[in-house]
Amino acid sequence: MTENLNLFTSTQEIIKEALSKLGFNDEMYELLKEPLRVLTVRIPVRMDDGTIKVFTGYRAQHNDAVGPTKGGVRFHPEVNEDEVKALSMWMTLKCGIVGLPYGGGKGGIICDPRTMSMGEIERLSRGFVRAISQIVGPTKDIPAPDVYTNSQIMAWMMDEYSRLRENDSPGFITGKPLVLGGSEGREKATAQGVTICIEEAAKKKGFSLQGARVVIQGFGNAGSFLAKFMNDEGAKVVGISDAYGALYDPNGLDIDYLLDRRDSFGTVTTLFENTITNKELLELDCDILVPAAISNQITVENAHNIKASIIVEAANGPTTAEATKILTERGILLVPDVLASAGGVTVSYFEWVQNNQGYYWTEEEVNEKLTKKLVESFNKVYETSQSRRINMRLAAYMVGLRNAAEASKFRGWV
Ligand SMILES: NC(=O)C1=CN([C@@H]2O[C@H](COP(=O)(O)OP(=O)(O)OC[C@H]3O[C@@H](n4cnc5c(N)ncnc54)[C@H](O)[C@@H]3O)[C@@H](O)[C@H]2O)C=CC1
Ligand SMILES: O=C(O)CCC(=O)C(=O)O
Repeated sequence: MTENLNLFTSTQEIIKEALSKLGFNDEMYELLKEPLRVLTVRIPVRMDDGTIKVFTGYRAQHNDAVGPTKGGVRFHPEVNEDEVKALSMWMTLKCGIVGLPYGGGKGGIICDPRTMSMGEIERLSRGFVRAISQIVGPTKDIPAPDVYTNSQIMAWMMDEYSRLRENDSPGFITGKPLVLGGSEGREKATAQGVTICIEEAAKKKGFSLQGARVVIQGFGNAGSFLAKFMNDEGAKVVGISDAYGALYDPNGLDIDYLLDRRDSFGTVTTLFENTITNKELLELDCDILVPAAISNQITVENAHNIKASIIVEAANGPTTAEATKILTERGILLVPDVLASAGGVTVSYFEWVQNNQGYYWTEEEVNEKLTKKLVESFNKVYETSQSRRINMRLAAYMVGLRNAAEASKFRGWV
């Protein structure tokens, strides 16, 4: 049997199993097995050389029974419709696990911003907002950053939306710069949530983070802040990577230096001659492995060779279903993406709340609220996994689907 690398169909299988374990009928599965809405858009952009390039983008809205849909926008050459659909379904799960009043949404544009000028990226970002403007808004669907998008892109998108609607609309998008209504702590939030999950997982495994060896794949928003947090906690970050390669030092890498030298796309390894591959990185000897880059990185090909005793998924979809089984059988504690990476959307929710009330919290307040939500969520998923004797991914799906399913039922949709 060949392994299923399609993120959308493999997600459907777990949704089916989770709903059945929760006692919902097939009609509920029919409703939740794919997004309610997927818009495909073509965005013409004038490039700096005067030519017009037409980009393809998507916005998927999985389920809006609980509230408006919420989720990031990805700019990446490998974006495709199935991936965006799966990503929107995972957003429903994340919001359900943490208990946010949202359903899941996600967007993506097939492009490579690393090869584009700032002007081209700005025109593309504004064009995307114009193309999707009918289905998004502060009470409909609220975008945010994801791979290769950042606070500057959120600012352009917010400005475009505000101009279209002819009113200032900070609540249209989250992950904005602070001066435009961004929240303290949003930039670090995903890594902060991953750190909380690592702390909780280490407690369950009975080891201290002091001196623990950590390997992180990806050195962007999620991976780089995580490296810093791990360093600050006294752990030893022995491996990091980006799209071009990986760095390894069994004595611990100089994280402050790497943070100082990385570029805005999370690239740093190109400055070094002695690199290893991403494939080698994942199999390094370590205690904690954090995939924080792209999907389908841990598969049947390498699951048997992973040395870590804890894997915490900062990335969306880094481990296949087959690999999840192998890792669980090997006794590795795998904290799934829909739980581990929920810190980002949690602080995005705080940002939206602050925009709605027009009153802003301190970083300490944000961190305190985030920690409370993530610790509770981790333990809820862990206890479900223990009491039901199922892996943490299936347990997370059970916890995460309940709100969307119950809200759909109360609304009389199923
Ligand atoms: N930024 C956020 O708030 C959240 C991000 N995530 C997930 O975390 C992961 C990373 O996202 P960000 O750090 O925001 O993105 P980013 O754009 O800031 O950084 C991406 C990192 O991944 C690396 N990368 C890209 N392609 C790669 C490849 N083929 N092989 C190895 N590395 C590669 C890049 O070089 C860069 O270091 C993604 O899966 C994203 O969906 C999840 C929740 C929230
Ligand atoms: O901050 C948000 O609203 C969504 C972040 C996101 O796209 C994700 O968690 O994958």
